[in-house]
Amino acid sequence: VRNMVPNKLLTLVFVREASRILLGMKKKGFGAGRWNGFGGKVEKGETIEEGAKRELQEESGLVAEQLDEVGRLMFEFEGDPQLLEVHVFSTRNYKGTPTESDEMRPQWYNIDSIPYSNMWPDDKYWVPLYLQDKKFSGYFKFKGHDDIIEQTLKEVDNL
Ligand SMILES: Nc1nc(SCCc2ccccc2)c2[nH]cnc2n1
Repeated sequence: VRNMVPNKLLTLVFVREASRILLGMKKKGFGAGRWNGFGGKVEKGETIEEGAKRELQEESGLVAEQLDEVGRLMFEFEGDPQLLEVHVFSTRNYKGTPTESDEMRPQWYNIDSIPYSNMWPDDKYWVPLYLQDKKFSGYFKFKGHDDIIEQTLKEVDNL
């Protein structure tokens, strides 16, 4: 199909405790200046989950003992044929203490005061589902990096 390129596989990991969530301030590159989970590209020869675990450790210093897949998000940016396919994971079972990296500055947030105004604009739609332990699947089409021009989001029983 015209201009079809394979989706770019990305990961996103949230570290969760009873009443707080670990976010990272992205210091450079894609999404710089926004709080987000930890993640990035899946490399050749690793599974998506292995990639998620690797990025978490590289960006936060934490080693996830168990990762659970909680969501799948597709992002399209108007004018760019490359779709981002983001696999979202959660861990409540990890080792280490959050450590700043050259990519990310980690900070704990109470789940009642998540800084949505300083996150990607789609997050305010699906992070609440994650916090209710729901699994979700969504699609968001952007114009630039700030405006959502199309979106779909549903809870799913299985990913
Ligand atoms: N929360 C969120 N995250 C992303 S990209 C996440 C994956 C990623 C990509 C590159 C470096 C690190 C992490 C988004 N894109 C559009 N809306 C979005 N929302």
